[in-house]
Amino acid sequence: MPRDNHAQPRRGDGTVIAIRGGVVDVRFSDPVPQIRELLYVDTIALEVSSLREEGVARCMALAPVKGLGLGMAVRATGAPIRVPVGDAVLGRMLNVFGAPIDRKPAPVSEDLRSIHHAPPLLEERVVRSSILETGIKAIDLLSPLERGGKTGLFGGAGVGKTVLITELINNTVHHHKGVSLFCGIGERSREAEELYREMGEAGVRDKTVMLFGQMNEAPGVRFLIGKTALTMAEFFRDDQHQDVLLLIDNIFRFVQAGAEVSGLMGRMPSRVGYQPTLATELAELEERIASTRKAAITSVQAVYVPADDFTDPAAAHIFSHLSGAVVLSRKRASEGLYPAIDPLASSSVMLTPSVVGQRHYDIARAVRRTLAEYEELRDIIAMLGIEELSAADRLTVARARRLERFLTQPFFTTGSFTGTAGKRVAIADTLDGCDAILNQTHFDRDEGDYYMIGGLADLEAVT
Ligand SMILES: Nc1ncnc2c1ncn2[C@@H]1O[C@H](COP(=O)(O)OP(=O)(O)OP(=O)(O)O)[C@@H](O)[C@H]1O
Repeated sequence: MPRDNHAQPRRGDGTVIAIRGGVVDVRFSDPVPQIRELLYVDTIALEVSSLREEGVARCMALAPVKGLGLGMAVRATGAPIRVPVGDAVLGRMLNVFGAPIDRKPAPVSEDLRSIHHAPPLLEERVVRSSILETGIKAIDLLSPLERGGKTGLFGGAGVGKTVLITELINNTVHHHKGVSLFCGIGERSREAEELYREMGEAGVRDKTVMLFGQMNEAPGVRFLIGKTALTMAEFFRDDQHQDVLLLIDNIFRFVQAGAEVSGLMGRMPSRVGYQPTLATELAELEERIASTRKAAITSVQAVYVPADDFTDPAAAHIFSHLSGAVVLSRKRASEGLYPAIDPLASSSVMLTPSVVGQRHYDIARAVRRTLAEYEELRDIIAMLGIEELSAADRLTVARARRLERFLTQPFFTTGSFTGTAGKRVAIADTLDGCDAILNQTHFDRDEGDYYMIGGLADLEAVT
């Protein structure tokens, strides 16, 4: 649409009357647009968030508002944002409108779907009790991913969330029978570019869709990109009956974008400055990530934890939607124990004998108990030295330190900068390895030998 600042609005069209960052007020003569209707000022898209007095619509800008001026004409489209779905979007890198950001032609789909959709009805939902094996020892052992469930990867800045989610893509997309969807929310664009390249190199791009609303984009875009991803995922689930693996990096940025928009809308902030609508906004998105009789959506979501404070309202609310939590610890990262998974804080509803089997359950419990006992002994060791411990306690420490090291793992995605080739470990090998350590088999080996290996068979390769 050509820029014409002096255009007279048509009947039903509006005029910009206020601009506050990413929030724009538009006055309409009759008829007033609907909530969530898509509007345009020149080429800048706006979405109606609320209707105010005297035909004023308060809108969220979906592009930088530079170039926007008071009095500019606003065109109502009569519809919400609608995006292409289905095979046309596979192998593509798209934005919140389903438009290409991979320099290829726009995906052509006869089916355009509104990004706003209600979650499936309760009677349509199903809960499956099967595991999605990741080949990552610490996750498969202590926090197994639920197929058709939601798992969070929690961690403060720079503890390895993105690395872990990329490794999960590397390890699961190949083995996943359905479609994979990656949704980047509010993270660095460089990571998006790397991921796109890696997907191509791994040969999995043709059954993957990548959606990005990154750091440099308007808060409205970061707020809505998750809904665009869900719309595409729902089509694969409901219309094509395909299982979907949905990876989100980073769901906290969705909450943060909501807070930015809420502030600009003039709403009073709630606890810790978050939007008063935090719980509703998050539920609107999370409740759509559901498995139905038709097919499952399995989702893994990275969750940034501000200032490593797990009581932060955003982290706590996100946690309440999940069936599993993989918690990354700064202490472990600082000790080089990557992936820096905290074995005591990580959990999953799948870790029950009826799902994982009695042996797995018993080994996981024994590993946790040993590591918990070691945690308690740490202070005594720091103050008095290990010599002051009883023989039994010293054995616990020896087991725990070997387990800690055995649960580290070289990743495929970090191979280029760590110089160690990645390893995917079957859960049977992880269980055998932990079992052997708990039973003090191979205890003649130095604890350092267990560091960054795959299964115990790799011990032989360590000289
Ligand atoms: N498994 C790993 N093996 C080796 N190094 C790792 C591993 N995981 C993370 N690191 C190191 O930690 C750094 C930060 O990781 P990453 O970018 O994944 O953190 P993040 O939690 O996503 O951070 P942010 O919150 O800033 O996005 C990496 O660049 C790498 O140096």
